[in-house]
Amino acid sequence: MSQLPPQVLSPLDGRYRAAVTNLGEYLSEAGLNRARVQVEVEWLIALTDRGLFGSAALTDAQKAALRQLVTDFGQAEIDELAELEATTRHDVKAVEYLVRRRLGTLGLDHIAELTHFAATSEDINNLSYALTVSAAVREVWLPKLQLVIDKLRARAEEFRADAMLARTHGQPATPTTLGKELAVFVYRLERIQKQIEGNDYLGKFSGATGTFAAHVAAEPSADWPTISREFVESLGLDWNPLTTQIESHDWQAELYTRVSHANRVLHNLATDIWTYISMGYFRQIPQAGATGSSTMPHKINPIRFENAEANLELSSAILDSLAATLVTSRLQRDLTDSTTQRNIGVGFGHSLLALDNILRGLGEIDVDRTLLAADLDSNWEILGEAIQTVIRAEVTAGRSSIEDPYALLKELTRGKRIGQADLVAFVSALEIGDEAKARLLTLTPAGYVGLADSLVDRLD
Ligand SMILES: O=C(O)C[C@H](Nc1ncnc2c1ncn2[C@@H]1O[C@H](COP(=O)(O)O)[C@@H](O)[C@H]1O)C(=O)O
Repeated sequence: MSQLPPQVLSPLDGRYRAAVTNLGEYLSEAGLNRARVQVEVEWLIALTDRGLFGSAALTDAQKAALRQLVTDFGQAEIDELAELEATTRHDVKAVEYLVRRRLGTLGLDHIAELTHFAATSEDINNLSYALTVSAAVREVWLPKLQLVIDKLRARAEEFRADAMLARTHGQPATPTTLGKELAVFVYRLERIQKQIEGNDYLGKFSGATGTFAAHVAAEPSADWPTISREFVESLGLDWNPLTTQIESHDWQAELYTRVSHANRVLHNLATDIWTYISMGYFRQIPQAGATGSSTMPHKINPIRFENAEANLELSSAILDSLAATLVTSRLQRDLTDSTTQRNIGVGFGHSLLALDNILRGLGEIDVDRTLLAADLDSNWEILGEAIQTVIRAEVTAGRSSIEDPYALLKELTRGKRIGQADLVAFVSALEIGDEAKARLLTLTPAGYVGLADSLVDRLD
């Protein structure tokens, strides 16, 4: 058998790389290790700034040089960490050794023993994940969601007055407008977007079992909880004061549940648009040079929405699993979260890819107004609801004595095809007030959309 050259296993790192590359900046292993270096360096600065253990505060130049380790983190550090970890078999210890080596280069050997001081690996890891996940959400995933919402809102405005037969249960029903149906998704997505924007990013920094035991042993007089809080908050995170060895990951469960919820709303959008395309309400705009079917030359397939549908399912499967499993850790810690959290980027990556496809797909469709109008015009029986409701109002107002208007319209329309002429004749013969009758006689399926158009303004 021939040997293939080494290939990545995940399509996110293969054919979809371009769509998700910005996430890799934060949610890759390199992104995690860069954040670990950042936390180790900032802890060194926090300890020396406080003059703990007789240390002198670092000069601005020394601090800048230390922080440069984070901004310069690149292939050399990635390779060196791999080499160090091959010996330590401990990823966080490898980061500590890397920082210690750099302290030597910078002439800061005298504070080497303050590297990773009183810290357990999770102190470094939990802050690193909070930093990288919050950056990925704020810098990459939310901006892409915003682009989708903006595009969807623009299309909702564009189609706000385009009457469309609704299909509750897949059956002809009271019409709506295409724009109002898209606006519903904008409204739903914006609610979840706000929840995600407001998500907490908690961090703990309290040692091997969350008790500050090593800290107190080394310096009983220091106010370690306050130092810990100030340190966590200096990184832009929320302090978690009470944990086991690990940050409890509840903020992660909340975040992944919300993103998974957004995925499901987007999935609903993708399958609805797919259905509108299949009914001909949306035409797909041919893309120059693109092929639909390899054998049926006439076809344009809705591949953007199909790709999105599948990737949203994959994303939710991963994020749901993360949310479900990360919240438990036996006793004071088990290490299951370590390998699990390495898949956060995979969960977000499939969602980001789906957002990218939905965004493109929304730009490649146009409404077919002729078909929308023809569909409405061949379903006059849907006006049965309007007629029976008007009669009931007339009866209540004392202008009609028709008995059981609902039954009357049911008899006329249920399971039947009724045309305009039938309805006009029926309404003309009704014993109701003149104004109500005139109103009903001008009603058409396309005009029976209530306030659908103006409801789009509710988005503002
Ligand atoms: O500060 C500590 O390390 C305390 C220690 N708990 C640990 N906390 C965090 N990381 C640890 C821990 N133990 C191992 N490792 C290292 O985690 C890595 C796990 O690798 P993988 O399963 O691939 O994600 C892999 O690199 C492991 O070496 C404890 O004994 O409580």
